[in-house]
Amino acid sequence: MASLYLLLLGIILLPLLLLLVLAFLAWPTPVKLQLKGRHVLISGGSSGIGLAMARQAASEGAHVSILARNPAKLEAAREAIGQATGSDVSILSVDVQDFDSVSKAIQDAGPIDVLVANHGVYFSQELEFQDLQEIKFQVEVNLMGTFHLIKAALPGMKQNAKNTNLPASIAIMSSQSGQVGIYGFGAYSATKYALRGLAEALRHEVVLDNIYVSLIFPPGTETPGFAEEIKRRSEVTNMIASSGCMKADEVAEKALNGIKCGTFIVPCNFKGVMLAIATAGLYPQNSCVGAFVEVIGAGFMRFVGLCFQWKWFGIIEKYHAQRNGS
Ligand SMILES: NC(=O)C1=CN([C@@H]2O[C@H](COP(=O)(O)OP(=O)(O)OC[C@H]3O[C@@H](n4cnc5c(N)ncnc54)[C@H](OP(=O)(O)O)[C@@H]3O)[C@@H](O)[C@H]2O)C=CC1
Ligand SMILES: CCCCCCCCCCCCCCCC(=O)[C@@H](N)CO
Repeated sequence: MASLYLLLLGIILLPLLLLLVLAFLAWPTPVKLQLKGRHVLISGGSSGIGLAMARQAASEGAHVSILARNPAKLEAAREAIGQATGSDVSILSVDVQDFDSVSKAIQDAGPIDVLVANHGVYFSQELEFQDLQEIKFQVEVNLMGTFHLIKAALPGMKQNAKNTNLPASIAIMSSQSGQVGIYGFGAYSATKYALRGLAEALRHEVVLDNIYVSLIFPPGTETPGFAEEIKRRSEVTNMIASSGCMKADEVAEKALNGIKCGTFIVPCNFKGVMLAIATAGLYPQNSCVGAFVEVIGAGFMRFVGLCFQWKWFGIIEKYHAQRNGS
């Protein structure tokens, strides 16, 4: 009987103790960052996820600037957001590959509270067949473009956070392709994995400036860019990556919620939560409950991850056999 009590005590006490330790380790604690009246600048804000974020931020009373290349698409987005929210967004027609233009546009846009580096390009193809040009283009836009934006905005954001004494945020749009590499996404995945390293290091560098960093990991999402990308997908890529598509508005809502809480890792659906646990590594974590789930779930999610890999290798094998058979 006594040992039963001891066992029960252990089952209840040990997790509580762990939670207590994690409450101490999870730092800095979640923040409340309100968008109302703040300046939110979103790259790639003229289409898809960026456009949905721009619309939602505007409807929460933020002053929104959207940055992208095509002026006609920017103008159309401005019109659409104006009609939906009554808010007048500023538009910046810039290619993120060109640092000088990015820098100038950011200067002109004025102090930024929330920077969302969301722009991105993606083309799936086996590495063996993908043009070097297309590989470089994805690196230049997704990775270098993000460096350009952050480099251009950071000094002003630091100063602004100091002046306003309000929390600020830099959000970076990764992808589930930045958590697991799959068939056909070699180049794209590399750019999205790279953003993780950047975000983790940046988190250290701005933590004392009251600037939060969020890294967002959407699954396949219904957007104009996605509609183009799937046309070119190989069958294998399609079978592995077709894990439930989200709507741009749903992803935007998850992303903005993450930003408003200062969450570092922002998954967008259930598989995303599993991926976040499986790949938690040394991510900073500001929620003790989140940390608890990661510590407890790590081993099990490793197992689930291996099950997925087993399934994926099976798909590749089957496809290979079919191709060689026909
Ligand atoms: N849709 C999906 O399935 C997923 C998307 N993501 C990521 O989310 C982000 C947005 O994707 P999504 O909404 O689908 O994309 P879209 O293709 O619908 O929109 C991309 C946006 O980025 C802008 N953009 C592209 N290249 C540049 C450039 N060189 N300089 C400035 N702006 C640029 C585009 O405008 P313009 O062409 O006028 O420059 C457009 O506003 C990307 O980073 C993507 O990798 C992540 C996971 C899944
Ligand atoms: C441990 C549990 C594991 C759970 C497995 C989850 C399955 C992951 C599938 C990855 C799909 C990646 C889609 C990205 C699409 C994208 O980024 C677009 N831009 C391109 O289409």
